[in-house]
Amino acid sequence: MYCLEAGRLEGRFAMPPSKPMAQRLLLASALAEGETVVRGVEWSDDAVAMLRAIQPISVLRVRGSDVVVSRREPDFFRAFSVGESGFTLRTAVALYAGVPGVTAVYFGGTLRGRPIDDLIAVLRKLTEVVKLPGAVVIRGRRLGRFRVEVRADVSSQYISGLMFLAAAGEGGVITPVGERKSWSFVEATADVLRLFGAKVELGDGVAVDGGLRSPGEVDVPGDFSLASYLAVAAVATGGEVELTGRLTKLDATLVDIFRAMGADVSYDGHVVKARGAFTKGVEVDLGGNPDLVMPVALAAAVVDDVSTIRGVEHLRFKESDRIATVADILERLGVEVQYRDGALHIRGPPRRRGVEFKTHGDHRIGLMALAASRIVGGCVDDIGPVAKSWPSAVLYFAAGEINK
Ligand SMILES: O=C(O)C1=C[C@@H](OP(=O)(O)O)[C@@H](O)[C@H](O)C1
Ligand SMILES: C=C(OP(=O)(O)O)C(=O)O
Repeated sequence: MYCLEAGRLEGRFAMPPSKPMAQRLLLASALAEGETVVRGVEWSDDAVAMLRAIQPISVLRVRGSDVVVSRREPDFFRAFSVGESGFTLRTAVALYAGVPGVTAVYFGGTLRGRPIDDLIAVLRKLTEVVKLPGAVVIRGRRLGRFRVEVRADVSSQYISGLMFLAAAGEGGVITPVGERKSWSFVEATADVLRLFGAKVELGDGVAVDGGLRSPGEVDVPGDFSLASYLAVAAVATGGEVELTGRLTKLDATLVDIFRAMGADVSYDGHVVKARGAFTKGVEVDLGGNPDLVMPVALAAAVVDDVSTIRGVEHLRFKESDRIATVADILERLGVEVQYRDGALHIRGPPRRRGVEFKTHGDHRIGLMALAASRIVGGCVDDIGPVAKSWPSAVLYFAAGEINK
């Protein structure tokens, strides 16, 4: 058990680098002509997973938190593990379908129970793919321009993976089928591919034409989906934090949501400042970015009002079934929570102190539990999963003291 006393959280902290943007920038760099310097990568398990995935097609040089990436003639046989990174698994499996040779992509832990079959079924129309327990083996071949349909209501990473496959080859058109979940991540993929010179159109279909070229040096922006747990803990404990870093489009909406909940939150292009108090419930649809559900749910938990977070159906496909595990954290706090019709209905405030929380093997649930522990006093059973996205988080939560 890792225990924290309740108390004001204050200080100035650097946001961790954006995990989704770091992964996309590294992958695009490995496919691009010319050398790219990706600046400011945190050595999270998922960032390292992406480095392992691109190693067979690129030369990598590491200088502190910067990675210098250049494309090379691909190895014919490649085998690597993506650990528990869903994005790396789905993009690597798709991408290597278009690289002549044979690839074994191993995966483990919580990723063993997460969906991949719909993507494999689509790739089997293009080449041979075998799913083994704990690995996917792909025979890659040079593909012409392709046209496929893929489910959009399970994981947007199927679409992102196929977009990288198209960009690395002769292009392609991907038609999303069903409700478009986590769509902001498809837009993030489009933005990164465009930065590397691809043509991407997001309409009824997703049309990608590649020929990627390095933009030179790129800075990884900040990750407010992660750093926001510090903001929630600060606001909920009467403290104040400054979180330095550039927001991505993915997370910017969180500033508006916290404001709508009464908190005093500002962003000037460099720093997010958060203080005041959460005073009002909120009604919001987070189907476009499910990673924001956990910080919003925790903010909602401290308010004596009803909040409704819609569009959360696909949270059950994450590192844990997050519909159940978010509810578990809230119930342990003594907060009322119900899941109905794809929405979480939450009514605070917490009625318990000195709570024991469970991480359920999930980094974002671990972060939610750390922040909740800081708010009401409590213990977290396992902080190991936090290293998936933000290993240094635990130092930040240990105390404002580290910052003095
Ligand atoms: O593309 C990405 O980088 C991600 C997409 C989302 O997953 P789904 O598209 O599977 O919902 C998100 O939850 C995940 O943390 C990162
Ligand atoms: C679901 C996540 O990532 P991935 O799908 O890449 O494992 C996450 O970071 O919460």
